[in-house]
Amino acid sequence: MKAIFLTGFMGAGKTSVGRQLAERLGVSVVDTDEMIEQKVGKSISEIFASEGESAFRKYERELLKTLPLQNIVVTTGGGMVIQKENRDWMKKHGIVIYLHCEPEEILRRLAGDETRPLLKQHNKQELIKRLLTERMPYYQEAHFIVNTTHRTMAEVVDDIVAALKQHM
Ligand SMILES: Nc1ncnc2c1ncn2[C@@H]1O[C@H](COP(=O)(O)OP(=O)(O)O)[C@@H](O)[C@H]1O
Ligand SMILES: O=C(O)C1=C[C@@H](OP(=O)(O)O)[C@@H](O)[C@H](O)C1
Ligand SMILES: [Mg+2]
Repeated sequence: MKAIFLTGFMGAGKTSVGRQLAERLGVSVVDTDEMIEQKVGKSISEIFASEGESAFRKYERELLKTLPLQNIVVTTGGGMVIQKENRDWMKKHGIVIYLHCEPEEILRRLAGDETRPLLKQHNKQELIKRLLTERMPYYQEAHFIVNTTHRTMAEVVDDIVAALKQHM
């Protein structure tokens, strides 16, 4: 099976759903943020604070090319799609699934979250809407889209498995 790349905004559930999906499919799973944290030896927030966002984007771009391309679920960071090079790589080498979530629900899911440096600002709701709108064309380049709004993680996994069956 080709690599499955889960994309989508912060809070869409990529990391958590990806783990369950991989278990269901009997393949391995990697999270690009976790791999970058391990490689650099700092948390995502620390990387943003000490090296800046562009350094983080470089780590993402470089890491993506080193990942296995068979029998794996790759859960990406929400900004992996910003770089065209990354979108093209994922589309060429794998199956790209965009996990969509409405901004209101993203806000609820991430209300107490302190781990996402891009959302450490006052008007979180406005920021989520603006960033999501800005990135939407990139997310929509996916092979298919699964809506996670008002869906449990188990339902999202079911929907992905169903979509994969149709795709193959
Ligand atoms: N379908 C869902 N329904 C409710 N909560 C969810 C769902 N998917 C994820 N979450 C919760 O939202 C938060 C963000 O999930 P996470 O997997 O880290 O998202 P991402 O990797 O896309 O940023 C976590 O607290 C997770 O438990
Ligand atoms: O959307 C983004 O630009 C980011 C999303 C985060 O990953 P999650 O989508 O898993 O939260 C993480 O990569 C970093 O904080 C930047
Ligand atoms: Mg994640």
